[in-house]
Amino acid sequence: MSDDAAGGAPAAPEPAPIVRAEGLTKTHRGEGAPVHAVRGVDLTVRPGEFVAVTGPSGAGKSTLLHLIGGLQRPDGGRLWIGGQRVDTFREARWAVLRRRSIGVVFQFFNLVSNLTVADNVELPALLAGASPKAARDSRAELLAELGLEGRERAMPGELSGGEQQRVALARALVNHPALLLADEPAGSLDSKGTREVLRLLSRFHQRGQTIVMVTHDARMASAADRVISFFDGRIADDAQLGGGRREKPGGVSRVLDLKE
Ligand SMILES: Nc1ncnc2c1ncn2[C@@H]1O[C@H](COP(=O)(O)OP(=O)(O)OP(=O)(O)O)[C@@H](O)[C@H]1O
Repeated sequence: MSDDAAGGAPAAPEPAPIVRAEGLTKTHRGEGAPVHAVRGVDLTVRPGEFVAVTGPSGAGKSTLLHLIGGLQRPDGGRLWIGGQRVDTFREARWAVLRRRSIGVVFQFFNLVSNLTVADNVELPALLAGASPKAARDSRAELLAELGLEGRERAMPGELSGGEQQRVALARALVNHPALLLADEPAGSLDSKGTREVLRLLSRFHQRGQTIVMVTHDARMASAADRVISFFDGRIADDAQLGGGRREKPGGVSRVLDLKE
């Protein structure tokens, strides 16, 4: 009997997962023997989750993250972002999707070295169609939030590693992406920088940001609410770290609103 027939309120529909992968496969084919980096991965990430992907070097963690962000193409399997099938997308459609809905931070920040901090953060907003004023306002808000007020006119090379990673975070978050992907975001930082990145990721997560983070660092992983152990291209373990799933309306509606 349904809830309705029983007289109770109908169950709320499950929000679409932010990420859903089925049988995702990627083999790198270079000079030598092919490397089966991702071997048939099934994965669902729900709105508001903070998922850490850990595992030994070469396990395929970064490749998996790159597939989810459309930075590499799978050879097989299917992938949905916010309910939309994306593994068939060509680069131009991926670029639009990433701009609007997926923020990415890398170990080595990847800031544009000849643009100021302010321009690095505003650029993705402008590319996504924000007005110059809206881009400036979002940039100012984020830089203040990330403790970078007063550094707007600095060039990336004048900043510490920790500061550069905070600018990279601001750039990744400026379009309020439904999904934040982070590949070893503290991998090149000292312990102070690591703590800072961890604190900021946790804060954004508390506000509903969905995050998938690749990390070697057990302390980083322990900030997540779900830890996936990746081994030899497959998910070896998938553990919830208590606290359950968190859902915040912003993340859900944003991802369901994906339009091109
Ligand atoms: N572009 C590429 N061409 C060829 N082989 C690749 C390429 N990218 C990754 N690989 C290989 O695929 C395997 C998985 O690499 P990947 O970087 O995804 O692993 P990882 O778990 O993230 O490792 P690490 O923690 O060391 O970064 C490794 O054997 C790696 O050498």
